[in-house]
Amino acid sequence: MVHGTAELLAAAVAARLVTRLVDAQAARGSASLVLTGGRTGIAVLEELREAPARDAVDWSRVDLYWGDERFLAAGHPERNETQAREALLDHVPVDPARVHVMAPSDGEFGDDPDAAAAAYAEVLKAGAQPEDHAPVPAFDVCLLGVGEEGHTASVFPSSPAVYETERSVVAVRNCPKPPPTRVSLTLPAIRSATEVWLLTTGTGKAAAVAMALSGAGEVQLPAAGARGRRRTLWLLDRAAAAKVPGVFVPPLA
Ligand SMILES: O=C1O[C@H](COP(=O)(O)O)[C@@H](O)[C@H](O)[C@H]1O
Repeated sequence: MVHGTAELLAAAVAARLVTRLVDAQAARGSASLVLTGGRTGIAVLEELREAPARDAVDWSRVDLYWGDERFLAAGHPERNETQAREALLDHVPVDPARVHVMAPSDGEFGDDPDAAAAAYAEVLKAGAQPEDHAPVPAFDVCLLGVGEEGHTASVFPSSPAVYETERSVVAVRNCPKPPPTRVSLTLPAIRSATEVWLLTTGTGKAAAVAMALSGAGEVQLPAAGARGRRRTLWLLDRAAAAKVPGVFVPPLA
């Protein structure tokens, strides 16, 4: 789906998210959502905060997870958690027990991202239902950003994380994008989601989007390996869609 500008995209994704969460709650009583960091992901949360329709969601019955986290001290402004709280979570009545954060670098696991990753894998396992048939919940929606070089969550091209097939969460070191140490869901964990929504804006991402939609492999372009069990949605602004072959691009929304 292509929207004219990054602002329109953020507003449209916020509206789409309200509908999806309300539908999930109507069907099952609760909903699960994976949050992403990055400019577009946080802009969507800011739009949600301002949208009157946000109150259609019972936020106390939403399980919130993160696709990745910058491994920094609690409250650090660069943590995806800090940004998500400021953008939305501090403004809606979430149940703190259902806000499943990845541990900070000054938390109970100390400065050990492997321990933080292993602990988060246990959190995911505890949230999975028998019908999910996986040690990871079948998240209703997994929001993801995409980097200019094709990373998604904190799975970077040709990095050890992109080859991971067993673990659901890994520590990531020496990231090309700062900060260098992170904790991330792996591609198999992302593929447990019912729906994966890739949020991408700006000309800098156009080549990565075009490659992902033209059959690039996930080692070279991890975002190409981010797929939902039922649906994979690329939600783009016009600039990010600029190099996508015309056959994939419907008229502007
Ligand atoms: O560092 C990160 O970057 C990506 C993409 O961010 P963007 O600002 O280029 O949209 C994001 O998906 C990831 O969650 C975050 O940790």
